[in-house]
Amino acid sequence: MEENKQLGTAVVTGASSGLGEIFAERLAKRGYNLKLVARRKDRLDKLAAKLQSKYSIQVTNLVADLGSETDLENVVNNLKADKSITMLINNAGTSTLAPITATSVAKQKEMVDVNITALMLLSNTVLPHFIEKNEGVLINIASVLGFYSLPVSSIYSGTKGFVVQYTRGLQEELKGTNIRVQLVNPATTATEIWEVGGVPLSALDQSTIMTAEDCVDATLSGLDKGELTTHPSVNDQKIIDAYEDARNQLFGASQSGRPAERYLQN
Ligand SMILES: NC(=O)C1=CN([C@@H]2O[C@H](COP(=O)(O)OP(=O)(O)OC[C@H]3O[C@@H](n4cnc5c(N)ncnc54)[C@H](OP(=O)(O)O)[C@@H]3O)[C@@H](O)[C@H]2O)C=CC1
Ligand SMILES: N[C@@H](C=O)C(=O)O
Repeated sequence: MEENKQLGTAVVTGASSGLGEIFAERLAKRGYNLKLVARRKDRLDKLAAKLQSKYSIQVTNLVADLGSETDLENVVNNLKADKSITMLINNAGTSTLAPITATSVAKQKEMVDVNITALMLLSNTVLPHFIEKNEGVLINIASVLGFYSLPVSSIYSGTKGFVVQYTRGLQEELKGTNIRVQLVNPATTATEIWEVGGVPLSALDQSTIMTAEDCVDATLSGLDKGELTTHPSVNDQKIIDAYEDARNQLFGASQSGRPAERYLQN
């Protein structure tokens, strides 16, 4: 228990299945107390009971629909009052993979509410406390679809693009502090989100699918190495570096203050 007190409490959203469930297990193993958030109470209760007995940690469940303004406000207020929080993993997410004309307004809003609004408000809730203590860890789960769009992912990719840029902005804001902000861009991983999104995993090229365990372990390895951005399934570091360089170069080149020459002809 002494160790738990030191590590504090890790909040994991979307802990009732997939990556979130594995994050909860791995952090319990490391000795964190946990606060788990999701809608499915039965799953959270089962997981909490298992982790408490296996790792002698404390687990609190917050059953909440992060797409509901009232539930989100309750979670925000709960986290605001909890000074033991040392880590937040914004993992909860939802996806509908379909053209916009085949996506109901309710599903479009749900993606924005859960993937963007909840992630932003929960981050903004814990960060002042982290800043005050000059320590803490924030992990935001984006996606490869945060920097790439498919004909069926306009809205999902848009929400994950927000996560990418918002998280990069926080990294800039918190540069030079002891607060760690990690951006994670998983690719296809075997979880329930694919059924939820309307594309069964069986429809995909099986060689592209990672296990949830591998994805979480790679993410935590990236965290331990001090990475700002983790691409769990990208083997070639040179590709990641070239992408970052190109991004920085393009931004630099945009600051010329005049039209590019190709627009000045004739
Ligand atoms: N699997 C993949 O291929 C990839 C996944 N990701 C991202 O990883 C993250 C985890 O998803 P993954 O594990 O794959 O999928 P799962 O569907 O297994 O898990 C999603 C989790 O989010 C929770 N959640 C969804 N909607 C809400 C809501 N309205 N309120 C509260 N909790 C909610 C679910 O809990 P409950 O239903 O009980 O509320 C569940 O625990 C997501 O952000 C996803 O976008 C990124 C790239 C690839
Ligand atoms: N979660 C997946 C799509 O639904 C992804 O981000 O690739």
